[in-house]
Amino acid sequence: MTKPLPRIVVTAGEPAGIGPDLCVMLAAKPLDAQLVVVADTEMLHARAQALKLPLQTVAYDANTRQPHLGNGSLTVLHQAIHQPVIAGQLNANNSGYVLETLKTAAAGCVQAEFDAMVTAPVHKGIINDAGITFSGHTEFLAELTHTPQVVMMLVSGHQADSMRVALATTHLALKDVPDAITKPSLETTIRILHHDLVNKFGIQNPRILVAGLNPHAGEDGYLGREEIDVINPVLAKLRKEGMNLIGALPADTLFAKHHLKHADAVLAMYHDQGLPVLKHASFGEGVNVTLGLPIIRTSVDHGTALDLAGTGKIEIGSLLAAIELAIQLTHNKTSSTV
Ligand SMILES: NC(=O)c1ccc[n+]([C@@H]2O[C@H](COP(=O)([O-])OP(=O)(O)OC[C@H]3O[C@@H](n4cnc5c(N)ncnc54)[C@H](O)[C@@H]3O)[C@@H](O)[C@H]2O)c1
Ligand SMILES: N[C@H](C(=O)O)[C@H](O)COP(=O)(O)O
Repeated sequence: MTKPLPRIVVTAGEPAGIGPDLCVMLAAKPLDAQLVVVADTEMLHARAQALKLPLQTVAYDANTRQPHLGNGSLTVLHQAIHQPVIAGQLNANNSGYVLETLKTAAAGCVQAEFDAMVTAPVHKGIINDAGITFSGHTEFLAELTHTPQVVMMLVSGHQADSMRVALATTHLALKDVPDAITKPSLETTIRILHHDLVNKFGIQNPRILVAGLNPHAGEDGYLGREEIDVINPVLAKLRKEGMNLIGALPADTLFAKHHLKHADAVLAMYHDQGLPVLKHASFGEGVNVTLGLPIIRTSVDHGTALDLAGTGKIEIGSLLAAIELAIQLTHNKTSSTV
């Protein structure tokens, strides 16, 4: 049976960053999906001109569903930008536009007009400079979709030997991390991770390695008590339900090959405990996926790279991997096997 053609919406992200460049480059990449880019159309043309890349844009029409051929044409859902854009120069007056593109894409996913959303990078600082509290797409999309808790997971590029690293806390100052890891929050995180690995990624009985918070997982309480007081009791409770959870393991050796070989995912306790390892292994090819949302959302593993915007010296691998994972998750959702 032929698979239905997914319709994937791509947000172009911070206009002064490399998001528009990536979207222009996408025009030359064939994909097994219809792509709809949410951005200001003229801004995309200006970036294409700066990059000396060919670009034709076609206005999005919800009544047509055609594959993205990679012939230089891009389907665009126009979102008007507020101020002129200079590549590499942030402008807080365009932050409202950035968030509007996310709202448009998310609303379209909730209404099933789009099958999934893929996000190019935004700049958290400039959105806050505009007076809007914003810590990341992950938290923003949770709020938009009224989802009380979600989980950030990054996946290294290639499926066969894929490393998946999920986080118990996301964009949080390090000093606030210990208090944010409570028994209820950790239990919910593991339930979401386990549920989505089974139901969205098709992994039966996933084996999850859980990191401790402290050096050497607390060294029996001599280097911190979070493992004894919070993490291990939650793992013990969920193991009784049949979950295959290993830990709390010392984070320094958890990522050694012999451990990872038999793991479907790692749960790290905080952003920079888990992500440097994954980005060291696969930066530029990894994918960020938000688990627990009522919609499918993937993203690139890199930021706005303001230093490279408009230069043509960027890699598109992570965006392509994010779109491919979104397509796969869309098929998994409609397939009876996952
Ligand atoms: N998905 C997202 O929206 C996302 C992800 C990560 C960081 N960010 C945000 O991006 C901003 C800048 O973050 P940063 O400087 O820490 O990280 P960054 O990923 O933008 O840059 C890190 C380094 O990698 C290079 N780089 C990044 N993407 C590249 C690409 N596609 N091709 C070639 N080189 C590339 C940059 O030039 C820089 O040297 C911050 O505001 C951060 O919060 C957003
Ligand atoms: N934590 C992400 C990373 O390091 O790649 C990045 O900040 C993006 O997060 P959101 O998807 O929540 O914007």
